[in-house]
Amino acid sequence: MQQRYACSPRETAAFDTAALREHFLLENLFLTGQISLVYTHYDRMVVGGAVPAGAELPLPNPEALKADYFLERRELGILNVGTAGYVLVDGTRHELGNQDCLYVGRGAQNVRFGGNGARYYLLSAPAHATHPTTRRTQAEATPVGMGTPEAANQRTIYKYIYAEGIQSCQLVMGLTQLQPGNVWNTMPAHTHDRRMEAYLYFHLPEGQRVLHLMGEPTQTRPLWVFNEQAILSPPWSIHTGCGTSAYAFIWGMAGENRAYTDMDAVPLATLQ
Ligand SMILES: O=C(O)C(=O)C[C@H](O)C(=O)CO
Ligand SMILES: [Zn+2]
Repeated sequence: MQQRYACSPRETAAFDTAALREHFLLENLFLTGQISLVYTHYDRMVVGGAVPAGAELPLPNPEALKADYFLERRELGILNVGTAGYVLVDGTRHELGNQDCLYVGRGAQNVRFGGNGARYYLLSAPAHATHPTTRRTQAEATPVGMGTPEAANQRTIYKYIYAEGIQSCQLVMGLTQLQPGNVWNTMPAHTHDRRMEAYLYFHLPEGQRVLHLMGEPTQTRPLWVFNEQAILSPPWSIHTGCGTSAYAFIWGMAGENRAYTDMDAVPLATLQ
């Protein structure tokens, strides 16, 4: 399991392109037949990908966790960005279609990923209590429309794990799909110093890219992102992006609270 240490706003403002990418871009989460995990020091969120490709993949127990098993002190959110598959949690099989979500509560000892064509995005945060393992399909994640075509940011937000949805200790997770012809996400931008955030960009057509913007509102920095790459967004950073076409992304957070609307808006005129 790779490690990513936390960076301060001041040091981040001095990073060149290579350093920005080294600290904040996760490039290779989806490797065929493997589970890839990155341990971040932002709220100790683990970000990962699992691509079973026909053979069942067990969730490993990396040495860095110093645990008897991965979910001994953790909770896990799983979102399938591939074709239909299943996840076995202590022997119980949960079917997960494209863009369905499964929350696995603390204490589950044996988690296995299955399905040929399934591609699972994983977020795991430390947990102090056990909440029930719960599935929420995309159809159950009430869609909320945001943005306008005039601002090129018309999009649909699906919330899965949050204060009014699947219960968790601190994990929050959902998905945003841009409408065709729209390119901006999370604009106007915001911060939430109470929670870190991670973005996984996906459904980006072949040859297209997203220009993700991060940093303090007055010190913004760009990162060019490919399909199925993820970005770590520190609590003090904005997180927004503009694509060369429409795309989707999974957002996930951990930290002080699970209130989706608890954001600090950044007035457009103040961005630099
Ligand atoms: O399109 C958006 O706007 C988002 O999806 C915003 C994220 O959900 C977010 O940043 C939550 O804090
Ligand atoms: Zn946010």
